[in-house]
Amino acid sequence: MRDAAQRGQVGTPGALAERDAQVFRAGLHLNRLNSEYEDFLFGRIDLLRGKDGKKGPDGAYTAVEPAEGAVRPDNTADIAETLHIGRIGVLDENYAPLVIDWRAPAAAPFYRSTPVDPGRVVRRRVIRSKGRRVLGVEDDLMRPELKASLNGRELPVIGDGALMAALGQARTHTMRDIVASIQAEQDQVIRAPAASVTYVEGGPGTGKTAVALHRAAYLLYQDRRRYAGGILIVSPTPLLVAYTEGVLPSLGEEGQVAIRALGSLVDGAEATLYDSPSVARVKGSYRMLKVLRKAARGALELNDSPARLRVVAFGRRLELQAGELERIRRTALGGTAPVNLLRPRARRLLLDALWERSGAANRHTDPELAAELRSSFDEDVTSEDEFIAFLDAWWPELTPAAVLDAMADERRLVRWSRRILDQGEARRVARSLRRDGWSVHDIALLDELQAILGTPPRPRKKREIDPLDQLTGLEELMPVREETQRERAERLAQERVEYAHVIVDEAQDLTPMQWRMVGRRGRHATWTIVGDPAQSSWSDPDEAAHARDEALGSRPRRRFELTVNYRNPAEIADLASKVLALAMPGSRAPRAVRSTGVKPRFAVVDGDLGATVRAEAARLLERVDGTVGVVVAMQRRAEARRWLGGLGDRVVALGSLEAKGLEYDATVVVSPAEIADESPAGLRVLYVALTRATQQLTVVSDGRDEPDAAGVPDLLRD
Ligand SMILES: Nc1ncnc2c1ncn2[C@@H]1O[C@H](COP(=O)(O)OP(=O)(O)OP(=O)(O)O)[C@@H](O)[C@H]1O
Repeated sequence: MRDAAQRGQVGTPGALAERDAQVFRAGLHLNRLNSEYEDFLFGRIDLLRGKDGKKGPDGAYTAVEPAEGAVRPDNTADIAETLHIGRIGVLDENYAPLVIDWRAPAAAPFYRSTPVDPGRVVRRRVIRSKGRRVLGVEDDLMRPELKASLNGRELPVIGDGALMAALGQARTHTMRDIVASIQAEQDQVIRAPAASVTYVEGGPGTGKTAVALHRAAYLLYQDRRRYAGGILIVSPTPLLVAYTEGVLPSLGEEGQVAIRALGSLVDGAEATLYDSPSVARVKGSYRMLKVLRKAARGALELNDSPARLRVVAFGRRLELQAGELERIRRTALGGTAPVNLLRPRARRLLLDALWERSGAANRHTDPELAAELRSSFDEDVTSEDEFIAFLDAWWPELTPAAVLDAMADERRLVRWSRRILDQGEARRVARSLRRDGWSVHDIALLDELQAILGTPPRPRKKREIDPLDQLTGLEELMPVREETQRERAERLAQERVEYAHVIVDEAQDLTPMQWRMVGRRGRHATWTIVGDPAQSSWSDPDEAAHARDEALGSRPRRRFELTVNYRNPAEIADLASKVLALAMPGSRAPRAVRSTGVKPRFAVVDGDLGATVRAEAARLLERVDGTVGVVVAMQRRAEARRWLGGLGDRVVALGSLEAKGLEYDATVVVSPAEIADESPAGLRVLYVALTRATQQLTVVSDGRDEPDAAGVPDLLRD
């Protein structure tokens, strides 16, 4: 490569450019190979001879099914092909595949093959390594009945299977990729075509988040030109963003995908607060759309909007009174155009009214002369300082933040929301807007207001001319170049708001207003939506589904269901299913793949709630190697953090809504009844809380949980 880069002459200028491009590409590839990937090579499949001898672009045979006679009548067979699967593809000096990229078609049998439908795969091997050291090997036999040999020797089998090994590992505060053990039903979602909408439902722990992240990596592999920098993953909380952020870099896709929490989707505004369930219910609902439209128009009258306009034109004093101004404002606001873009229209209407008032309209019958007179009248008025100052005060350029601030006034909001919200609702919303900072639900309102208000075009700034440029004559060229660069910057900024593919995680939680916000970012996008209605914390799932359908438009949908719970052992999944039956009668819980033999523990508060929770958390810290999560009702978050002080950073306290999507080796769920009573969706939120543990669960109850003699709270009894 160095030799190629240093060669000064390679024939034509075209060849030189091509050489540069190739050296650049090779450099990128080398960089990726040199970066330390944990588990760079993680898989191997040993395959039977295929039906035909065709090879794909990655150099592997393409046949999915074995050739006739590949398995002999006495159930013996020879391994005809061995493929190694890794994070990125590597070819040998003859362009034969040394390592196949996990996303390449030839790698699909590694994920798709199952004992029920093995295809050509005999043995699937997962290799765990660190740097150059192999730490362990786990084999799965796809055809356990077969005696297969490789180069005349029997194929050895090691370990209990990769999936079980991966699931049993202790958890840290960041998610790991699952590239070595993706299961067949998950692989179907990851490799589904990008077009239109891919819709995935599955219960807790079925790998929806993991699948969504791997799908982003797969789409980048399929069409890098289209998707690099153009994929948005929307996550419900900053905690889940932080938890999942490392997965794509571990797959070699650093910085290509934007993962944003719902509270950080609007540039320049970051949610730091939560609303009470009753306020969240109002702010998230469609009803807010009407309220915001009214508020955006009403906010024009704030800031001591002037009550009359006085100007001097053609030597005469002209005046418009409050009533007239009000009529003009109403006419200007007619229709649904963005409020900030209506200012020129309002200005014209003001000038019309002043012109009328001046009586000059009847001075000329000749239309040309009349038009000339009118234009000099307009010029006269609009150059007057009074007129300019009046317009700025009477039709100010509004920002979304200013309108939300205006809504913080209770009397005003009651007026703007008449017949839409009841007075109690309006008061509570106004009060919540007086706090210092934005809530998650405010962010969607800010985004909606931006659409309602619009951004007026900015006048172009003149570039200062450098005297040196004038001397060299460069000034002739510079403005042109600068202009196109600026336009390009604006276009890029615009494109960044709209994405080519939008992935929505925990989609069941988006409120109607949040769907509108996310929809604006993917108007021309293809979509992947993953969620579980049984975990929805939104009180009106039908309203949210309607908003989702509106955001997606008429795009056709491809539906998938994930049915296996990889997170919870059966003992925990069984307990959680009791709450599922109450929260969503008739819905099916996913099947847990493993069992630990450790039953959930029930502790009853004896006196001090905090002391009991702390003791239970400390007990679990001794029993698991990884993390412990303590889930409490939202209002107890601060208190719970104090309870756990000094126990170290393996343990965290979480509000029920913050637990979404996260997992811990062990969890303490504090007062199921309190969590269930918190909001109309409380039972579904409790279902989320109970399904976070990978090893052990302790439920702490107090009086309101009505525990029985064994400490089992009422909500968790049969
Ligand atoms: N094929 C797999 N191999 C190894 N681990 C897996 C596999 N699929 C899922 N997991 C693990 O199972 C756990 C649950 O996955 P994930 O968080 O993606 O589930 P989810 O469906 O999003 O859950 P929830 O709805 O509760 O948020 C994670 O630890 C994930 O790494």
